[in-house]
Amino acid sequence: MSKQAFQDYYPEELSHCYGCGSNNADGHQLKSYWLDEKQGETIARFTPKAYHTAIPGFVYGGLIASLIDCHGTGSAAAAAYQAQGRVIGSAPALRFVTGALNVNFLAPTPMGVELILRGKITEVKERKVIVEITLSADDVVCVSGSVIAVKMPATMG
Ligand SMILES: CCCCCCCCCCCCCCCC(=O)SCCNC(=O)CCNC(=O)[C@H](O)C(C)(C)COP(=O)(O)OP(=O)(O)OC[C@H]1O[C@@H](n2cnc3c(N)ncnc32)[C@H](O)[C@@H]1OP(=O)(O)O
Repeated sequence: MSKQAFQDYYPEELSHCYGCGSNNADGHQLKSYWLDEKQGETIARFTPKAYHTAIPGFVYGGLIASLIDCHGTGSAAAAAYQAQGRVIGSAPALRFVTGALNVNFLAPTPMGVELILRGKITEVKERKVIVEITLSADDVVCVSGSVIAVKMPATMG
């Protein structure tokens, strides 16, 4: 696994995202990495806080959706660099936002354990990357989802 997270390469002016921005002190600051770059597999870990509760003992689904969202967009940026044979983070930056986010809650997600997000890059085009994601707790897949990440429009930055 690489040591530096995809989000560590985001430029300062794009590091305010609530889900993954290192400049957002109130956000989740999610960090995503290659698990297996050749296979297009990525990983992120997150341990919810008590205030991320839905029903006592179980994680709030909105939090889970945002983790899938940011693991997806981060993985998409890394995959786009990989597809172009470029060093991650090199200029001009390849910036992706969420076009579509799909989340399927398969089983209740327990509080008190580290959640593991695994991403699989399934499509890379010039303006679009698709990432399929699972979220596991205690080796049980509780959530599956997908992100369609699309190149950030000029109107956003
Ligand atoms: C590693 C180093 C990185 C360096 C630097 C990185 C910086 C990285 C900053 C990230 C920061 C965090 C990011 C957090 C994730 C948010 O939370 S982002 C905030 C939420 N998202 C938004 O606000 C986006 C709002 N929507 C839009 O701006 C536009 O609708 C979109 C999504 C950009 C699409 O624009 P568009 O012009 O319609 O796109 P277009 O080029 O026509 O479509 C391209 C492809 O995408 C598909 N597509 C477009 N929209 C959709 C959709 N809604 N559903 C399905 N498919 C779609 C099209 O069908 C097309 O597919 P193909 O025909 O090529 O197969």
